[in-house]
Amino acid sequence: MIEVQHLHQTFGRGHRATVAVQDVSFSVAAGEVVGYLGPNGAGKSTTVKVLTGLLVPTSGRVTVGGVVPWRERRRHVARLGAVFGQRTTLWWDLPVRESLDLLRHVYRVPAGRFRENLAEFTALLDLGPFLDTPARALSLGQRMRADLAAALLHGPELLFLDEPTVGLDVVAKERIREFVRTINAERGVTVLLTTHDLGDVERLARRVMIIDGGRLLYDGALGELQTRYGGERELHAEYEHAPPSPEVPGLTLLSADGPRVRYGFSGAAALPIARVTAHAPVRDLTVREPDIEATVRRIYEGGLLRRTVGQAGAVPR
Ligand SMILES: Nc1ncnc2c1ncn2[C@@H]1O[C@H](COP(=O)(O)OP(=O)(O)OP(=O)(O)O)[C@@H](O)[C@H]1O
Repeated sequence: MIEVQHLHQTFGRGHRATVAVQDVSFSVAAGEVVGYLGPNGAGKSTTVKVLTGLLVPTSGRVTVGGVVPWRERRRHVARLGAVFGQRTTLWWDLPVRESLDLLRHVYRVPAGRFRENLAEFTALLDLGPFLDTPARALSLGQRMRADLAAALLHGPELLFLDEPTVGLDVVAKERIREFVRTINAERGVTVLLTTHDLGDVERLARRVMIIDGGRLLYDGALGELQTRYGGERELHAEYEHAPPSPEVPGLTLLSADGPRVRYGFSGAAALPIARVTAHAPVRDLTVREPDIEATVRRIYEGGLLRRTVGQAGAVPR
């Protein structure tokens, strides 16, 4: 669906030039949901602008469904939808229904298909209560739902989602994620998701790409990222009584508060559990997984992946 080879994007010239994207290559198959992550200024929006045809890259080969986005914009935009959490495609003063109807004309969606799609999205996104409300009067969650419907009315194969849940409460976030899962599963829509919200990624994407300083640092399974770069797993023990020494050979002592002791370990939990239970009588044990948020923070802050750039096999596929 998406093929990107050696994409470079430089803004400006001479010593004031900014290299926004350097030698980025990846491909995305039809029907995939891929999370595209990176700290501010990493090059995510620039990549998306090239993919949507808004920006002609400095160099590199890019095709989306066999089309070069900036060469055949008309044909290209008919096949894609985009939702930007920070702004709306709806007309501010028009009732949602009228905005959607205008978009129907922009995209030349046949009336029958429009009605079908509108009915389906109204049900899935519960648009009914605010179809006659102008965009300016919608809550953020309602506006996002209306924007999702607007982006998908013409039946695109590819959806760009940029911060689709930013600023929403937990329930509203879940509703958006559920909808994205449904249109991916039922309509086979390919989704490229740029976000700072790792909850979105965890719930929606099995594959992540991480970009920083314009370079693609990681492209692979989310689980693999966790195994390779995640912190240690934790074993939380509550002993019957505070042990004379909380130290257990082979485990990292993280904290000890009387009978409650936290250990770090990697790999399977069976041996650490056996060691702790042999150490002193135990009342309770729980295993905690390192969270993805902490892993990604460590990657951004510590340049964990940078060290591997340029080595063969550094970017797992
Ligand atoms: N039109 C432009 N002119 C000059 N520099 C630009 C332009 N657009 C982006 N840049 C620069 O390119 C780099 C990458 O920016 P980009 O917007 O792609 O990052 P991002 O990963 O999307 O960040 P954010 O998460 O903040 O949206 C930044 O250094 C940015 O300042």
